[in-house]
Amino acid sequence: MSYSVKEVFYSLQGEGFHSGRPAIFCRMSKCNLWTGREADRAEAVCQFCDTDFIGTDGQNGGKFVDAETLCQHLLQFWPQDTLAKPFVVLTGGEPLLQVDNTLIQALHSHQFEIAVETNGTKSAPADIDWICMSPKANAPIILDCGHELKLVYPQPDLMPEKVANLDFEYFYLQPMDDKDPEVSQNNIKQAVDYCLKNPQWHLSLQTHKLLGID
Ligand SMILES: C[S@@+](CC[C@H](N)C(=O)[O-])C[C@H]1O[C@@H](n2cnc3c(N)ncnc32)[C@H](O)[C@@H]1O
Ligand SMILES: Nc1nc2[nH]cc(C(=O)O)c2c(=O)[nH]1
Ligand code: SF4
Ligand SMILES: [Mg+2]
Repeated sequence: MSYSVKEVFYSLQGEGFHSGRPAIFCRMSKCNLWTGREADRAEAVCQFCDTDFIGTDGQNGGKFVDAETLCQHLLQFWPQDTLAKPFVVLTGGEPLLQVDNTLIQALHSHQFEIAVETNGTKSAPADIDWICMSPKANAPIILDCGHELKLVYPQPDLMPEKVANLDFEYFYLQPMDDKDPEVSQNNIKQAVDYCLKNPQWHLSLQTHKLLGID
């Protein structure tokens, strides 16, 4: 099977549990909750997406004919002369539309530690090392267990209480970023207030945006 990848870059994980950790980001093309076209945003199930995931024309993107070819492409972005095993974050778009057992096994055969950022609407192949599930209002939750649940906040139709009992080790609220900075600031304030009142929930800031890195 081939894999369509929008972009690949090496950066620090900006969000959630692994925040600050160097990682290769592999952004898979396409999502099942939005076409990615601005003209369709208002009708999309997920309307707040901050990401361009259409096509394969981003930095280091492309269509990779098989899992081994994609692994070799990703490996180039990990520094040589390090004791740290390569860490890859499979994101998108929705990575679980494409990520399959073959890719997971190929990445593991090259000693990758594998994290996935998913909207939870699809089941995941076995043996992913770190599953971060970010549920979306009005979308089904199929993947109801994993390592980290990261809820973008506020989503009036998906309050934290609705997902607080799912089988995850860590629960994060991530303030919804908006094109209007005042709205973003207000979302941060609301997320902080919620965490202080409900300490099961920890705050996840999108630190890569604060740092001005990818
Ligand atoms: C672009 S998504 C790709 C992975 C997957 N489709 C998902 O939604 O989890 C990566 C992460 O960014 C979060 N995200 C997207 N738009 C956001 C926004 N405007 N503000 C804060 N987080 C956002 C998502 O909820 C998800 O945790
Ligand atoms: N630095 C950085 N960290 C991230 N964590 C999740 C991201 C994503 O878009 O999935 C992301 C991203 O785009 N950049
Ligand atoms: S599910 Fe993820 S990739 Fe898809 S539109 Fe929403 S935030 Fe963007
Ligand atoms: Mg992002």
